[in-house]
Amino acid sequence: MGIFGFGKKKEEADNTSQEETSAKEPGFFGRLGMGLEKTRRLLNTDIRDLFKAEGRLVDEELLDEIFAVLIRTDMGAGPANQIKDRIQRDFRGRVVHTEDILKNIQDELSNLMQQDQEPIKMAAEGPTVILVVGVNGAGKTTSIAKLTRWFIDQGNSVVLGAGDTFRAAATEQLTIWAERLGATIVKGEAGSDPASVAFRAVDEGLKSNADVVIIDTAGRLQTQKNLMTELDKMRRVLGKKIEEAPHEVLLVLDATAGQNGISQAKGFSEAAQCTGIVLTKLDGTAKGGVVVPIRKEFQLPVKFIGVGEKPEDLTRFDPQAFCDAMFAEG
Ligand SMILES: Nc1nc2c(ncn2[C@@H]2O[C@H](COP(=O)(O)OP(=O)(O)OP(=O)(O)O)[C@@H](O)[C@H]2O)c(=O)[nH]1
Repeated sequence: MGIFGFGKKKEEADNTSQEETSAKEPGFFGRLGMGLEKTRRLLNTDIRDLFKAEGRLVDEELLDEIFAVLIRTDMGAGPANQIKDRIQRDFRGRVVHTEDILKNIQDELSNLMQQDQEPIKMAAEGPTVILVVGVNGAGKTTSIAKLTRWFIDQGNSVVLGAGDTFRAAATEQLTIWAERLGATIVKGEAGSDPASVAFRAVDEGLKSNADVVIIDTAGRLQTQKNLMTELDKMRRVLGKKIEEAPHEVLLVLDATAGQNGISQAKGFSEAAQCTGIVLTKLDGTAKGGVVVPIRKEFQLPVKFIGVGEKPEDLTRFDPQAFCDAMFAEG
């Protein structure tokens, strides 16, 4: 069962508290902690290194050094300045210990990451249809495997639509995951119309009374007009089968792609009418602070984060848990 009841029918989700569900999701904090190891090392170790056992005077020099560490997490100059200003306001001219500063940074960072805790929008009845989009190599197929595992773990049945008919390997990869994870898969011939795969996947979802239908799409750029038209067609076809479908359009973003990756995906996200973000590969980078500019640029909730290559390496994004993991000791 997921925290905040993600992935459950709405009325059930509303009745589930965070404490109740976190306790039932084994290894959640452990996985998150391990996944954020690189960012954690940068923040904890590098900031601790600025201090001596007896503490350090908070002066301009220390503030600049802290700013330099924060910037390396890719949070952007604005947020790093905001954190620096708060340290200055609270501690300037005093001798402080590392823990005081770390606590201060953590509080401000968690403020910067706050967002509405929007769960996956589940259909009131019938299957919930999720379209997964993104640029090439962002981790769409892997994220679909992870989402499948996540939904199945919560007792939902899943149908997958192998809508990336452009890349045969994507269908093969998804087929292997479907078999391993216990999901049904609907696929098409290589090069066939992805909209027809989407249509058949929802049809299968309806016939088999599935809880969730997740549809893969080929990686694309906003500039690739025909691929964007193809995405529109997929949406239209889904809407014909189930009026509100797709209930979610998740944009998969690679956390290691940096600011460039963000601007590349931005226009795309608008064109595809995305409803939320899955941020992948956070384990591969010390730039976990990138969540802050991503939230700001896309104006979309980060719904899930990927912290590894295995199907279990996905957690829902919770700003407080994320910040706790970023600063956990050990
Ligand atoms: N370390 C790590 N690797 C990941 C994560 N998510 C995906 N990957 C890896 O990223 C690579 C690309 O992932 P895919 O899922 O194939 O990406 P895709 O977006 O489907 O790719 P295209 O179909 O080419 O557009 C693979 O080697 C994945 O194992 C993650 O959270 N952490």
